[in-house]
Amino acid sequence: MSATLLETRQITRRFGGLVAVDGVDLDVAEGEVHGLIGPNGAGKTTMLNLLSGHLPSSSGSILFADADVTRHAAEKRAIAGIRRTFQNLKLFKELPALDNVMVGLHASTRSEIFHALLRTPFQRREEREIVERAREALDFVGLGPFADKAAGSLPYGHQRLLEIARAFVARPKLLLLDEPAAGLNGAESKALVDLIRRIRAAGTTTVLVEHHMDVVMPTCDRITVLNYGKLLAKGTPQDIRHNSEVIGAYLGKGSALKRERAAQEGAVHAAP
Ligand SMILES: Nc1ncnc2c1ncn2[C@@H]1O[C@H](COP(=O)(O)OP(=O)(O)OP(=O)(O)O)[C@@H](O)[C@H]1O
Repeated sequence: MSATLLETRQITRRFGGLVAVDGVDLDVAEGEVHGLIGPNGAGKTTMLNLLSGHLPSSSGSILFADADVTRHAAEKRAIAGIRRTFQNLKLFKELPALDNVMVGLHASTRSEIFHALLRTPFQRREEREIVERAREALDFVGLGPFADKAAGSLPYGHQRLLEIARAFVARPKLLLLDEPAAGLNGAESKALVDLIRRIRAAGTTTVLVEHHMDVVMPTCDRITVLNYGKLLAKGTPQDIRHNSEVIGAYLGKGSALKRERAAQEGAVHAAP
């Protein structure tokens, strides 16, 4: 069995009287793709924000690579190897795609930026390496030919891939993807499945928040289900697919899981 890379213990986040994440124990094994699913408002994005350090927790703890990172700021967690994408894309729309990816590699401290401005030979070599690595990341997500295009001029699906390239370029230990399939068409979703598998093969562990079961089910090794901020279930895609509590929590809302089941039934009926 793989080692645990990320662990939350009774992690909780309150917004006034609302408990958005309520005492959740999450375990993510090194090397896996771990799905985080649940109905709208279940607390998935809040959970990602807690993991990345974009929100402080109200109580509970977060262990990453055996270190307690509960009180660490997002920048410190990024340096430790936790990178993320955002549900609402946070690209520099006027800048070329390549520059957007380079941002994922540039140091964030003032002193390092100061040294970069001096442009010593070492700095120039480092800059060439940054460009090279950014190009590799663009190629990896299939956006190599668009390196010089302004991010905002790319089709929406490409912008989603660009956001992943920026998070992945530093080869993080843990990649947090917040609804990467939102707004993608069928072909783009299939390409995303392939990309997530290749990210896994490259050795990066992923936590995937997603409503699209056609992306979650074929990519995830294990899934954690949240409902009203609480842990509802955890298990393999097979376990989750047949868990009556999960089906119940989704079916009432005409949810992704229901659509997926309908599609599967359609496929079964259509089979010769
Ligand atoms: N900054 C905030 N201030 C107040 N309430 C918030 C804040 N962020 C989230 N919430 C509330 O916390 C709950 C969980 O929200 P969250 O966005 O984490 O859910 P989600 O599972 O990601 O939903 P969705 O699938 O719709 O993105 C919701 O009731 C939401 O309104």
